[in-house]
Amino acid sequence: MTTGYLWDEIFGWHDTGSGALFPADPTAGHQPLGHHVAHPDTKRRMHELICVSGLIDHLTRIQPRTATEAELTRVHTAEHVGRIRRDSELPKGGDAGDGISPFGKGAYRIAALGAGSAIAMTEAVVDGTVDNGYALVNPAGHHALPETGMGFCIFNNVAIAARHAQAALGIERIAIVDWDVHHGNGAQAIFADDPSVLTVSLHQDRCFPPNSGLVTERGTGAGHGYNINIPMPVGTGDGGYQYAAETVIGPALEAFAPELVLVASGFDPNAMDPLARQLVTSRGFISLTETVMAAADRSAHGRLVLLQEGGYSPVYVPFCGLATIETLAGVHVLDDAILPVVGGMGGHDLEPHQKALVDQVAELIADVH
Ligand SMILES: O=C(CCC1CCCC1)NO
Ligand SMILES: [Zn+2]
Repeated sequence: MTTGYLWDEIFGWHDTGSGALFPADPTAGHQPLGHHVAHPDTKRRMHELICVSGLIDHLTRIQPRTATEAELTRVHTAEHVGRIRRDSELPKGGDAGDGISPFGKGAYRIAALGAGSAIAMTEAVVDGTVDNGYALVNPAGHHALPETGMGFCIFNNVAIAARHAQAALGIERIAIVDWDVHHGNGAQAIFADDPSVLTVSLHQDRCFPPNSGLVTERGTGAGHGYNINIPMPVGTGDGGYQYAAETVIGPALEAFAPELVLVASGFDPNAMDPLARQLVTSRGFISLTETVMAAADRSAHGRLVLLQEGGYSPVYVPFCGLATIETLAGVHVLDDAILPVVGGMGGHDLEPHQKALVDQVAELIADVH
């Protein structure tokens, strides 16, 4: 198994400002903090663990590249792309669009490199340079809509990769699986009326965006039935995530038979994450990865691309990322050193209310062809 890997040091230079979660504002009580929750150090630490553990020696390095404006505007409006480009030239940068997603001067170059890197990894997988791959890009993208960024996202990397695969790589049917703990609202909206792209989001029920990601959101028009939301109850651990993977994600992808599987890979379901309340450990991410690998093997010649989204625990995201990429590559180099702490906590058994939610969603798979 050859697994591609992509990281660029400039992803570690994405400036998320001096606020903790919101920009510092004494009048509102927002105190400055050395590290914004989305500070790139968490992703840099993941990259460094991949290197120091030796996993990097089992991976094929794929070169990043910058997305062209034409590639960005397959998904985004020219106005949004233009505004990000302009505000990125300001001395203090600007905001992606929702007032809580600050970026520094030069952010356009970083975000366009992230989107272009999603394309580069997808090209490497589709042309057979590698069997599957992981692009550790920053900033995240899965909340971004055609006309605006939001939730720390500027450009929707996974949607841009999907549209590129369709427009330039001869791929028609694509499944996007989003296991970031926050709803994958961006891909859901972008592909809402498009039955050629199945979007599946596994997330904490109504965590972010507010009241988004409900089971009833199924897609529109010709795309009805090709959006599946799995809003897991707060406090779900490995058992609930594994059941969701086996009962919904695997069967939905089997029914859809994609030619390419893209994953919005957020590690913020992790048991130590500050921006959600799930209990997932590296075991849960291994189970999810095995599920999408099996799906890709069944219908996509193994073609599978994972793109980094959220994840805010500098302690645990690196180990969850390591375990995920080990699984992609079929190797094991280092045990999860945090698992002895988080793996023994209560909450990892499948609970009846979690099973009921997943079983309810599983009935929707009948609409997927
Ligand atoms: O990880 C994220 C960012 C979520 C935060 C954005 C504002 C509050 C929660 N999205 O996947
Ligand atoms: Zn997230």
